[in-house]
Amino acid sequence: MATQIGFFDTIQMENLYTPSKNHSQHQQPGSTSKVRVIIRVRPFLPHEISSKNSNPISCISLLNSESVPSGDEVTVHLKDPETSRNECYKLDAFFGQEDKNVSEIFQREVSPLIPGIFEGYNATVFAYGATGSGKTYTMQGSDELPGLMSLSMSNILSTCERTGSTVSISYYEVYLDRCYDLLELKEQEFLVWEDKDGHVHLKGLAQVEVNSMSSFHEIFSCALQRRKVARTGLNDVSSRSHGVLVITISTPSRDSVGKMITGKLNLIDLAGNEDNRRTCNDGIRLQESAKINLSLFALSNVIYALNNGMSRIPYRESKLTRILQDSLGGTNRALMVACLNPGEYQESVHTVSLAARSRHISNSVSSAQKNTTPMVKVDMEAKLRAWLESKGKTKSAKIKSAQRIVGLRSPFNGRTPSSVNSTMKLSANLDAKLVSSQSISNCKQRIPCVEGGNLFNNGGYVDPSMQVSTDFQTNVHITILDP
Ligand SMILES: Nc1ncnc2c1ncn2[C@@H]1O[C@H](COP(=O)(O)OP(=O)(O)OP(=O)(O)O)[C@@H](O)[C@H]1O
Repeated sequence: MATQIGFFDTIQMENLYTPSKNHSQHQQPGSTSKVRVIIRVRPFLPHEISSKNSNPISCISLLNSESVPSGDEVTVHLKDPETSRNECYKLDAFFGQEDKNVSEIFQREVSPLIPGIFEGYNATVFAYGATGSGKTYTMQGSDELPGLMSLSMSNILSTCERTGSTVSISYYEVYLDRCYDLLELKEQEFLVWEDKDGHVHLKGLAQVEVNSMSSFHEIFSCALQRRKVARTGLNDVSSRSHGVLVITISTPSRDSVGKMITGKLNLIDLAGNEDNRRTCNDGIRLQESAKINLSLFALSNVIYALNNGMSRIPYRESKLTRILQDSLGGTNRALMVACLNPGEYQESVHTVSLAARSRHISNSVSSAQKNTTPMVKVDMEAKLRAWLESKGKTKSAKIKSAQRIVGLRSPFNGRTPSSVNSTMKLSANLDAKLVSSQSISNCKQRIPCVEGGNLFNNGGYVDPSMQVSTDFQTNVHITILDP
């Protein structure tokens, strides 16, 4: 039986797990950055207004709002209108119900993170809160009101025009504590692993180059359809998974000709805490809910451990804490958007108390300055030739296939010499055989497809180095025969 590995996948894997040695070699002296925590309160929804006789009372308000100089911390007051219990918490910023769209949150909170990504810093923005509190609305948004994901992408693309950077995206979900690539047409799980320096890598996650907002929307809206959502007792369209959009930017280094600096922005729409007495979940919905709650419990344990200076931080308790490892107590800048439903006192206390504890977490931010050398065409050809010769074969057909791969302008970024090496090693170790994907029946599964188009189409641009311009469609694969 043959196992198939797409050429793009092998390249991609290496790109995402940057060798730790390189990372530390290029690391700049770090500076400390606290996790920034902001509150967003959504408005009452029509059915909530009618159930309260058109007079719902918000349990959330801002104390001394007039006297708060912008940039300073704010005090959020939570009061239960029924029992008059109340609590106060200090946080970094507050966006109330009257803030109808997220563009102000973007301008004030997210856009300041973006220049750093172009300098090789990583950042994470994640929405946290109970089910139905507005996380997806804030992160994903809609066609009419774009969320932080689209606004970030648009800002990044316009900056790229000035800096000559390239942008690519990955999009995945953590469902039932397993990670699935949402750019893949068919459900495909990938692995999360940690290197010896504690950096987390996502093995085999697809990455697609994006050069315009229209291509972003095309790719993203198609991937969104694969994300698991379902109706529950508390939300008609409830996320059943944590969704993560990774925007990777590669910028030519100003200091070193031919080198690239890579930075990443992670935008995370977490699934919400669920009280199953109120959601009335059963069957698979209940299983999903149990996993969501467990992963968020693991997140609170990590935050507790970091706040209390514990020597062991339980990142390994769940996939969610694994992928947030670099953002909580790691090397990323981090922004938490704590989302609240103004009619739910108890769940708001739960969210805000965790949010308030999170803002004491310090990250040692450093620019990874991953100076990746652009692909060297001749290297790969030479290596393949050497390998074939070492096997006593110089089949010209194989060389030609390899040339086609080398000439291919991959939609995935960052083909470094090491990734090339790795691909070749993989091929050599497993006695790889190069074939055209036309002979592979399920090759299309490997291409993140959009209706009526190929995601890898880069707007008609043809790299002069391409040997065969139709290689986007040809999509050469490596087939590895099981021993
Ligand atoms: N700022 C807002 N203005 C108007 N409507 C909002 C706002 N935020 C959220 N909503 C509405 O509230 C409902 C719940 O929002 P959303 O689905 O974003 O919640 P969620 O926190 O992502 O929930 P879950 O965790 O279940 O996925 C949706 O109908 C959404 O349209």
